[in-house]
Amino acid sequence: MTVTAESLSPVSIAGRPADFSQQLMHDFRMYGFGVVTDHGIPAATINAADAAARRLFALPDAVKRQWHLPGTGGARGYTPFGVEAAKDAAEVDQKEFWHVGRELPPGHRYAADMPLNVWPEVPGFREAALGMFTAFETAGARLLEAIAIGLNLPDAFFSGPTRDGNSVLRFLHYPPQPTAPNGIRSAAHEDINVITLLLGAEEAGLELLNRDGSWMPVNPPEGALVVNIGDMLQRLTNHVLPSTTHRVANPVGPAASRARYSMPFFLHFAPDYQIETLPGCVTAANPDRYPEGITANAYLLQRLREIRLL
Ligand SMILES: O=C(O)CCC(=O)C(=O)O
Ligand SMILES: [Fe+2]
Repeated sequence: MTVTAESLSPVSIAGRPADFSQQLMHDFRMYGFGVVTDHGIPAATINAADAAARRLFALPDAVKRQWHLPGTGGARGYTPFGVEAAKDAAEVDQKEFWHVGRELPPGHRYAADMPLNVWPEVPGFREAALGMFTAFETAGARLLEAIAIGLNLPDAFFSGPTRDGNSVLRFLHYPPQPTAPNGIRSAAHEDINVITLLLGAEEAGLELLNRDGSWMPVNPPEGALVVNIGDMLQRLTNHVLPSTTHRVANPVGPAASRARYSMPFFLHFAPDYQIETLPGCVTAANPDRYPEGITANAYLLQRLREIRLL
């Protein structure tokens, strides 16, 4: 298997979205991924969330399993080792995780599609997780503005479709696997959502599948955000922005004896948003691949079945 030496150059998003849009869009079009610095998420927010996640995963298995809700698609609370498998994968992934969703006011019209959060008995967890959720949303809105500009759409194009969206914050823990260097922590997959914002990926292992079939390490600098395009945005853009296959490989060397803790934020559309190909993404060379629209919620349920979460 080939691994290329290329890697993504970090893009600063300190300025106005119109200023960083072009550079970011280049990487999104080419790789489906971008590495972002100056993302504005406070270090204190990240550290509090990271510490809360570590306290949670350090609890005994039997304690964590009381917050596992089988049959709910793992949408909230705890998912133990051995449940999630990538689409069509034979093996389950070597990971446990916890999902936090949006807190909706009682009686909200999306309540049926967005279950209530479950909270573990870990002091400060709820505050830390919700602080992280909000910070990811703010950064995500800036990124989506840059994407809208890059697609020649109005700057605020995504703000309506993602308002009260079904986004999920995932805390992930992969235990050390010192005897399985080059093994797989998370099998090759694509993300289902609009865009994913990932923190905590500095530890080696995250790789994306290049167009030439080689695996390319993502290697973000300390504190940088990894951003990737999900299936919903790929579908909306008629594959102009690709949802790139990625995986987490078990690192070799000393890192194989370390655990990995990462935090992806899966930014979603509102459940009733109708995903219909953007006319500006259809050309003679790239005809409309999805003449039928689908709601974000119907699409999500279809994909969750494929990854065995439903
Ligand atoms: O752990 C990581 O760095 C990436 C995880 C990932 O790709 C996912 O959960 O979808
Ligand atoms: Fe992923």
